[in-house]
Amino acid sequence: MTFHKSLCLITKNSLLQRIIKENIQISKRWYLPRRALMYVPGDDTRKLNKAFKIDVDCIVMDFEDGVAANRKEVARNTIRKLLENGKPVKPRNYDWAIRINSVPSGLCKDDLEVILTADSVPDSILLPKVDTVSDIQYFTDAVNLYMKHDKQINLIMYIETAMAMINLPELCNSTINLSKSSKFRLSTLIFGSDDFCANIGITRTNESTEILYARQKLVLVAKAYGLQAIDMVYIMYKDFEGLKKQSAEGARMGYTGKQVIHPAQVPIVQDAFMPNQKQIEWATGVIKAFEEHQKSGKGAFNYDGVMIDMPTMKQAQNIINLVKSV
Ligand SMILES: CC(=O)SCCNC(=O)CCNC(=O)[C@H](O)C(C)(C)COP(=O)(O)OP(=O)(O)OC[C@H]1O[C@@H](n2cnc3c(N)ncnc32)[C@H](O)[C@@H]1OP(=O)(O)O
Ligand SMILES: CC(=O)C(=O)O
Ligand SMILES: [Mg+2]
Repeated sequence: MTFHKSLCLITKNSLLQRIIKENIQISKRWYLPRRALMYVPGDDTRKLNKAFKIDVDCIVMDFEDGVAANRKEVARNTIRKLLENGKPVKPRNYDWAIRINSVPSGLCKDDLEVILTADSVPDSILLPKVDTVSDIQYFTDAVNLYMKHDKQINLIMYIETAMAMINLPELCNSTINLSKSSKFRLSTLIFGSDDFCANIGITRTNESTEILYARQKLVLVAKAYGLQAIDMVYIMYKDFEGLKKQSAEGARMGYTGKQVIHPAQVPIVQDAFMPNQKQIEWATGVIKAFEEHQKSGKGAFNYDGVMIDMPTMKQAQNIINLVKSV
């Protein structure tokens, strides 16, 4: 039986439909796929044109660290023109996003004015170097001041300092509360590992064990708040084996995607964050077997020598949700 036929059989079943519906409601926010989130310097028209020809889940037009200090105004003008023309159409939907400058940079408010007063606004705004709740309050006030469109924007928040890592649950809580009186909603956390290392004086290694605690904490808190978690950039952009290894590691840790800086990184990363055929077949089989065992009154059962019960069935469902979302 093909994968799609077996998926249809699964979703026709009523008990499973209920479980799937609950699981989808919980995880809907995670599954606007952002497997690869690709940065494009906002002042570089050649790269911007190229970006829209690439099959990538999320394009981030950058105002921040990919743009030199003396080119910030060029980036603002370039992106403003793009916004006036509306979201470029691509063969499939994607996240049209902008990374603004941080609150402490003093550029954040003017960036938001340029973006939010344009004829069309992006799907997502990425706010870097969030440290404290007052940064989010500042962002909320600026959005409330400038945003006239009847659209909800996704907020993607960077965690890239020691202070942010310590404040993380409080930051998520306060941001979700502040968003209730504004036109944004917190959808995602990003691990800004390069700034994080600079901030706390870490010396990097290929194994990345020196940032393991922070990397795991971010994904843990993100999932506790029902958010997507985007893993760190792999800056050795010509080393594809290393990228593949680090992407698979992030996916195993529960990250939903990874930042990329070069088009050649995109397919490797998108593959790593997409379940493979073996995982899809496993998930399909588990869900089917789970349903059969539920009918015969068994909550836990043996499947290929492994004990399956509700948590594993939910993991199987996560796989199916992801496949259906892309
Ligand atoms: C820690 C952080 O904050 S990460 C985020 C900030 N950093 C960035 O945004 C960096 C983004 N990436 C880049 O600027 C570049 O990829 C670099 C500087 C790393 C390498 O640039 P190049 O030497 O030009 O790469 P290369 O020659 O291999 O590029 C091949 C093609 O891909 C294009 N390209 C490269 N990177 C990108 C990109 N990010 N987006 C779109 N197109 C790109 C190039 O323009 C080139 O196209 P062309 O042949 O039509 O001119
Ligand atoms: C991506 C980014 O901003 C960082 O690693 O610092
Ligand atoms: Mg950074």
